[in-house]
Formats: sequence, C-alpha cells, structure tokens
Amino acid sequence: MIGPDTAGRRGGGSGRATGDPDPARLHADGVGWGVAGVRILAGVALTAEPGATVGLLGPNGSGKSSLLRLLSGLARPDSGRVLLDDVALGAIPRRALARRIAVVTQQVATDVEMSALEVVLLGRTPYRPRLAGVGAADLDLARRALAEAGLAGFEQRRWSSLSGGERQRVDLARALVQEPDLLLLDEPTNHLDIRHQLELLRFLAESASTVVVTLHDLNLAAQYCDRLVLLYGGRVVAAGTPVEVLTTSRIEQVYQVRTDVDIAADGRPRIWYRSHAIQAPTG
Ligand SMILES: Nc1ncnc2c1ncn2[C@@H]1O[C@H](COP(=O)(O)OP(=O)(O)OP(=O)(O)O)[C@@H](O)[C@H]1O
Repeated sequence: MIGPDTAGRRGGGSGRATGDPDPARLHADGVGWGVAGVRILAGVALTAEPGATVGLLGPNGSGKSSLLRLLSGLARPDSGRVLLDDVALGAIPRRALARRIAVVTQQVATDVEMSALEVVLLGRTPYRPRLAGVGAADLDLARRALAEAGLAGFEQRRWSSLSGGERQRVDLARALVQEPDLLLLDEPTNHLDIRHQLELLRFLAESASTVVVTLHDLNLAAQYCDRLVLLYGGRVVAAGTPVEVLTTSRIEQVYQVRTDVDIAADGRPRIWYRSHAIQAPTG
C-alpha cells in the first residue's frame, strides 16, 4: 500500500513545493483536561523528537484520544502546555498549524457525500490560496496518494460506499498529501487487515514526519514504535522504549492481564498473553 515514496513525501502541489517534511519536535508537559467537572487527563508529559514514532497506549477510556486532541490543537488543555518546536500551539495561526499537523481520527461518519478523491484533496486545503480552485498538481498528488494507498480506481467512489478499511486508507492518504511535520493518528489500524496494518506501521516507522499514534496492539506497538507512552486513568504510568514500558508487571497493573514478555533478537519485547484475564477489581 503506502511506501516511503508516497505522495506525503512529494511536493508539486500548490503552495509548498518541497519533498520531505520538516519533522517537528512535540513536547507536552503538565497537561490536564476535564469536561463537566470530571478530570480526564492530569499531569501528562510527552515528548516526540523530530522524526520519531511514539506509540500512545492504554486501556479503553484511559485518555488516549483526548490527549491526541490536545496535541493537535483541536482542544486546549486546562493546565500545562503543548509546544511544537518550542512554540505553544495556541500561538500558531490556524492555517499554519493545518500545514504542519495532520490528524487521522477514528472514523464514525458514514454519510459524507464526497468522492474518495475529494476527501484526499481536503488535505491540500491549507496550501491553496483562499477561494482558489483545485490545481492540476494537487489533483495529480491526490491521485498518486490514492494509488499508493492501494486504491487506484477508487477516485470517484462515494465515501459512504467504502468499507471501513478503505475509508481508513483514504483518510490516511488525505493526511499524507497535507505533507505534515507532525502526524497524529488515533487507532489507524482498527479497520485494517493484518497486511495493511503491517504496511501502515512500517510506513509510519520509516516516515520522515514525527508521528504520535494510539494503538491497542501491544506487540505491533513494540515492534514499530521508537518510544511508548502508557496511559492509565488519564495519567502517564510509563514512558520510554518498548522494553522499558512493556513489562509483565506493568501490563498486569494497567490491563489486568497476565503475560510473559520475551525480548526478541531485534531487542524488542514480544508479549505472550496467558489465557485468562485477571478479575478486574470491583467497587
Ligand atoms: N466530551 C466528553 N464528555 C464526557 N466525557 C468524555 C468526553 N471526552 C472523553 N470523555 C471521557 O474521557 C475518558 C477518556 O476518553 P478517551 O476517548 O480519551 O479514551 P481512550 O483512551 O481514547 O479510549 P478508547 O481506547 O476506548 O478509544 C472516557 O471515560 C470518556 O468517556
């Protein structure tokens, strides 16, 4: 599907005409956020060095998607700060932010009446002068991104007619034509078959962009991420390399699942799940 020579690495569209992104350093510290008086994130710190792939892990409801929204600037933290190359997100104009950060969220909308090509072209919006139409270079870029996502021939297909995995790949192509310095992805593998999961994660690991990606599969996170941040109850309980974060005791503490963890020849942990989950504490 998507290889290192993807459209995200190419210029030629309107506006920016470079190839490689200029990977950003993302730094958050002391980040807190709540809604309706309920604290959802507290004291969260996270750093993604330029070009690194950082995996955000944690059980359901631990705050991964909420944190991703704060890291993207879609929501503002109640406390703490989020810096992109040492500049607070709030101080970066919206359009400039849209050129630097691309977000792939979990998709729920099925009733969007746009073609796959139109969805991908949305990624070029931050580069187009206001009121300007779509240029030939942008069209070419979007078509190539679709083809590299394994979706050549899908240009005119309605979004509503696409399968979950096809939508996920179209949305990734949309994010890549944005040529982001920082790519934030919320469970981008949840609709993908195993081949497409592996291809996507390899692509992210090799990408020149800085990447923060939420994942549920601990083995895939261990295999493809440079660093991991593990959330539990809205707080960071561990951050570091996969070997540092994914220990038997921590997985048991956070997921209530017993495991055996081996270190493979590549130096990365492999997690073997035992057959029964531990009874979660009640009350
Ligand atoms: N707008 C909101 N209003 C009320 N509660 C919210 C809101 N947004 C998030 N929450 C709550 O905050 C907690 C964290 O949600 P979030 O979606 O960030 O978790 P997550 O780690 O991404 O979960 P999952 O793995 O299930 O996708 C959950 O309990 C969720 O119900």
